[in-house]
Amino acid sequence: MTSFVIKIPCSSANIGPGFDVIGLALSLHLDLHVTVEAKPSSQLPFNCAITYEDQSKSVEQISLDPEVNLITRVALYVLRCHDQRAFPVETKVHIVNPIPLGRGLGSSGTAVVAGVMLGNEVGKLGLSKERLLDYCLMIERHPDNVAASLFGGFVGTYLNELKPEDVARKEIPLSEVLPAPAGGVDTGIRPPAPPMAIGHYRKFNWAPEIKAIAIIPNFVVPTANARNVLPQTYSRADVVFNLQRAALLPAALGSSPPDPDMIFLAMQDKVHQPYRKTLIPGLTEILQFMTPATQPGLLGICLSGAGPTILALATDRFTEIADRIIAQFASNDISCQWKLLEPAHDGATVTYN
Ligand SMILES: Nc1ncnc2c1ncn2[C@@H]1O[C@H](COP(=O)(O)OP(=O)(O)OP(=O)(O)O)[C@@H](O)[C@H]1O
Ligand SMILES: N[C@@H](CCO)C(=O)O
Repeated sequence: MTSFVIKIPCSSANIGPGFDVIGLALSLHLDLHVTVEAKPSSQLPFNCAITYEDQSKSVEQISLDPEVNLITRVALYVLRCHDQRAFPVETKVHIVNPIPLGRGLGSSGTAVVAGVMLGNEVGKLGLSKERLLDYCLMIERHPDNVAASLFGGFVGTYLNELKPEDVARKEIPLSEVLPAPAGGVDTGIRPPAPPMAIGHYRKFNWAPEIKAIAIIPNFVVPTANARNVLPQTYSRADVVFNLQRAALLPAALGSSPPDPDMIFLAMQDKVHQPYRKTLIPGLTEILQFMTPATQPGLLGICLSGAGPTILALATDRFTEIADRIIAQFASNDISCQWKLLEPAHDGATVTYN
């Protein structure tokens, strides 16, 4: 028997102006406890049994069918790109998930990273993390969450300009990458492998004094909905506004001691947050009602990923800051939980028992 644990941090994308570019891995981890037994004890679909421990108090039921569950479906995609049609006999995957689903803490990106790591490990494929990022990007096509969860820390990401034939492969519909479940039947179709080097990342410094407060409202905003409210085109003024701040952000968050006014300014955004206010009651007020001048300890506030979670960066007075944001949500009859998190510098790890 082989057994190992895959650990993947959640992430907060954008950090204000870095829409689809900047990501921060955070200290809330999805764990997969995996065992592979050489002898089958029973006939399992695709040789895989899933158990799921929900520590996130999410209402959504996560499927335990390996053809449907996002993590094992992604693992099967990676395996099938390498002519392995199923998991090795007999794979047991126990998922422990404290990451709230659909709240802006990168739960889907974390699950996709978990899937590629799982496929790589059980298939003994020996793929590098750089290559695993290509597989992630065939599924979650913005790199900010998946690169943060895979590599850890505070990252800037970008997609390469691909050759025309590779662009066509990268833009293959998701339904061909992750085909609809076929009711336990192996269709034998080999899925499209990703082009090489679709995306890249660069780690930035993070000042050790800076902690992340995640204020998590009790409702879901699916990322797809939050992307559908964004415009197709932007004014030059709004693009320049974001470029100016995104260029400052890594230096501002990497400098010790942190400069609160510089960080607050560098976390402003005109590309996604203003449009997402239609999905998150009170968002405009929450992003503006306190500043480092009116709240000691505060450095900056932004929407975490596609929301509805709010990310406040701070050096101290964490409870006070969280309580003030929670009170703002409460004025719109929205209740929240909150967590004090730190950057997760290690990214996704595998530990053999
Ligand atoms: N551990 C998991 N196992 C299986 N499916 C998951 C898991 N985590 C997330 N998902 C799927 O991903 C969906 C949430 O993805 P979505 O992109 O909408 O939000 P998010 O990733 O939490 O937020 P954001 O992308 O804004 O940070 C869930 O509804 C669920 O279907
Ligand atoms: N950059 C993505 C992150 C989603 O988690 C967005 O804001 O839509």
